[in-house]
Amino acid sequence: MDPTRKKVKITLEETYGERQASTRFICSLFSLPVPPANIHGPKEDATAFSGGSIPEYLEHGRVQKLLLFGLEGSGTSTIFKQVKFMSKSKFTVDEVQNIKRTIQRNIYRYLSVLLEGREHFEEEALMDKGTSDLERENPSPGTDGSRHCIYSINQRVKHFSDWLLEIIAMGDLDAFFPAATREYAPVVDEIWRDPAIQETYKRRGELHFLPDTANYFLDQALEISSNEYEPTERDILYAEGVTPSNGLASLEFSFDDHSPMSEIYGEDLESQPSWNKYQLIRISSKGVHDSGKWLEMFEDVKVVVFCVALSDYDLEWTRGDGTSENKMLASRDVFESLVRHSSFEDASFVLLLNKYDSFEDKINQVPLTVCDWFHDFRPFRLRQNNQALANQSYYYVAVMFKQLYASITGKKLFVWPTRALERTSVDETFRYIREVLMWEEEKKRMYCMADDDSYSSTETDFTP
Ligand SMILES: Nc1nc2c(ncn2[C@@H]2O[C@H](COP(=O)(O)OP(=O)(O)OP(=O)(O)O)[C@@H](O)[C@H]2O)c(=O)[nH]1
Ligand SMILES: [Mg+2]
Repeated sequence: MDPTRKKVKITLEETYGERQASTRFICSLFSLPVPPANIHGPKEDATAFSGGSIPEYLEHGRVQKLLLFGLEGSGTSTIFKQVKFMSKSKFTVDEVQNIKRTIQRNIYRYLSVLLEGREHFEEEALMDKGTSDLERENPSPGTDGSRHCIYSINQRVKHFSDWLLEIIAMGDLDAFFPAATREYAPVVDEIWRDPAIQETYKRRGELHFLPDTANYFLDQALEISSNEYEPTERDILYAEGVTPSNGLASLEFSFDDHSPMSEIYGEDLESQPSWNKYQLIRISSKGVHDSGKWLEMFEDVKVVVFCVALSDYDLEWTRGDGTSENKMLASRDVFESLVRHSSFEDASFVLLLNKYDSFEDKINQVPLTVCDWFHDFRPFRLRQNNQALANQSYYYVAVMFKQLYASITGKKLFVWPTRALERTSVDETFRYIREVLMWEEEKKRMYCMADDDSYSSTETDFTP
C-alpha cells in the first residue's frame, strides 16, 4: 500500500493513540520525521480552506510565509492552482479568457509533438523493416508501391501535418490563432483518433514536452475549440501555462478555525497561537536559476516547500548551457543550493515527493537504480507488486534527501508523498505543512523555556 493511501486508511480506521504509535513506528523504521501530534488526516471536504481578508493579518504580522519551489515540471503550478481552488479565490474574467486561449493553443502544440514523434517512429520502423527485408532478401512494399508501417498516415493527414509542423517551427501559430484554427478543429480531432497517432501516443514516454494530461485535452478538441467553450476547474488544473512560468505568484489563504488542529491545544483556546493564516509564494524554476537576488527577499519565510517529481528518476534534463543530466540529480542540486542559501537558515524544509501516481506506474518497468544517486537501492524482495515496490522506493528516496539535508544543516527534513492532480492529496499536504509549522514553533518555545531553566530537559527533545 502506498504511503498516501496508508495515511487515509489510518485516519479512518485507527484510534488516535494507535495511529500515533504506528506512524511513529513506520517513521522510525525508515528514519523519517513525524510531527508530534498528527491528529487528524485529510478531510474529504476541501472547503476546509477558506479565503481571508489579507491586509489586516499582514498588518499584525501573523502570516506564515511558505515558499514553493521546484524544477520545471515538478508540479508546483499544479499545487499552487489546487490551493487557489481550495481557498476559494477566483480567477478574474480576463484571466479565464487567457486560460481559455492557452488551452486552445496547447492542443496544437500537443498535436505537433505527436506528429513530429510519429515521423520519427515511422522512419525508424521503416528502417528496421528495410533491414529485416534485406536480410530475408524479400522487400515488402505496400499495395501502391510505397512502404507502410503502423506509424504511417494518409496523404491528407500528411499534408496537414507538414503545414502545422512548419508553422510551429516558424513560431507563426499566433498568426492563425484563434480564428483560423477553429476551422481545423475537426481535422485535429480526426488526426488525434488516427491509429498512427494513437500508436505514437503509446510511446509518449519517449516524447519530450508532452504532458500526461495531453490526452485529456485532445479527447475534447472539438468542444475546446468552440467559441462557447468555458474551461472547467479541472481544465484549469490540468492546463499548462496558467501560472506564470518565469515569475513569482503569491496567494493568501487560511484554514478554517474549527479545524482538527485546534484539538492539539485541547480546551485552552486562549493559549492557542494564531498560526492559521498563510501566504504561499511560488517561484518558477526559471526564477530559481536567476534568483540569487530574489531569494534575499524571503528571509522571513517559515517553510520552504521543495517539490520534486518522483517519476523523474529516469528522465534527462537539459540545462541552460545545452548539456544534459539526470533530472532527479538536477533537482537534488537545486534543493542543495536552497538549503545552503543564507536566507533560509532559520526556515524549515518540507520536501514533497510528487507524481506518486506516475512513479507507481513506472517503478516496476524502470529500476530506481538507473539514477546514479540511487545505485545501491536494493528492494527487500524481488517479486512484489507495484505498490509495495513504490512504497519502498519512496522511502529510500526520502532518506537520501534526508541524509543530504542533515549533512548540511544537522536538522531533520520533513518529507511527504503527493499526487498534485488529486485535491485531497494537496489538502492533506498542507495540513501536514501546518503541523510541521506548529511543531517547529512549539519546539522553539520549549527550547526557550529550557533556557530559562524552568522546564525539564528531557521533555524538550521530541524529535523522532
Ligand atoms: N501524473 C501526474 N502528473 C502531475 C502531477 N503533478 C503535476 N502533474 C503534471 O505535470 C506537468 C507539470 O506540472 P506543473 O504543475 O506545470 O509543474 P511546474 O512545477 O509548474 O513546472 P513549470 O510550469 O514547467 O515550471 C503538468 O502537465 C501537470 O498536470 C502528479 O502528481 N501526477
Ligand atoms: Mg507549470
